[in-house]
Amino acid sequence: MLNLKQIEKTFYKGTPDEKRAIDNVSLTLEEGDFVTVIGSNGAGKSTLLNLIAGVLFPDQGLMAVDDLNMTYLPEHKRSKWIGRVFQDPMAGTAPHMTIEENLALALGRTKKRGLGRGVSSSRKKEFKKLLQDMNVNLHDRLTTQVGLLSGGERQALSLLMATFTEPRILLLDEHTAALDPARAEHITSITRDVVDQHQLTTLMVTHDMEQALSLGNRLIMMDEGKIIFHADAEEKKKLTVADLLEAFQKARGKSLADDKTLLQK
Ligand SMILES: Nc1ncnc2c1ncn2[C@@H]1O[C@H](COP(=O)(O)OP(=O)(O)OP(=O)(O)O)[C@@H](O)[C@H]1O
Repeated sequence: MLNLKQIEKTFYKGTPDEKRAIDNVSLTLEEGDFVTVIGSNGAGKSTLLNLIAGVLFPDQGLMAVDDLNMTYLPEHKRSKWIGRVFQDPMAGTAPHMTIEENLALALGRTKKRGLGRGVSSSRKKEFKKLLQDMNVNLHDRLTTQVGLLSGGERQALSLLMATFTEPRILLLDEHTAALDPARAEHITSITRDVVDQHQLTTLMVTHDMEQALSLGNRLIMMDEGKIIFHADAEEKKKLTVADLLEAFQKARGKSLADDKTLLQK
């Protein structure tokens, strides 16, 4: 359903700063796949998500969803198929608007015409129920400005906004990394629930190897713009952090032991 074929992306081409961020990457996600993506700093993980979201276009290669070629489709035109949650709790929501207005906007993105800020009473009920189901204590705060919420609450809301419209692809870009461990754990558990509930096809970047192992059915490891390791569903069930470190060492001839970011919890 998501098809990336021989994708290449180089920044500052032809200059001394030239950087090949994505180097001949091919990846296929089947319906309902949940792929976790790990890799060292600068490996190309965020660039990969940006290419899928249409924030960036590749120099070469093809990106398709359901056989629809989206390689050069602008971000706003593919946003109805793609939900995304960022690392920064401030990103992805409108801070000066209320919770219900933000949810109405998210809904509007998937319709041909936006719904605007107005929220009908039946819509309010629907939003309240969705928030109640998430168990984040936001259901009685529909008219609270989003800028007043804590980081964890905003990430929960962002996750809801990115998923309740059932996008074809969900992109999670280190969405728990800026939270304290308890909140990160809570958002991880909500993530598992919403992805299961809607059977979403998901790609999640994380620096937390335990999280990469505990979520999803497949795992890829990137380094220097390439996918250097891939575990399918059966392999992933048996994987340990030690296996991942060994796989990196084997593929790259160097150790990940110095990469504090990748080893952080
Ligand atoms: N917009 C850009 N302009 C120029 N160079 C970029 C841009 N975005 C990314 N890069 C470079 O491309 C390479 C890959 O970056 P990317 O952010 O995709 O890595 P990453 O795996 O997400 O890293 P991290 O884990 O540190 O966030 C890096 O060398 C980065 O400096």
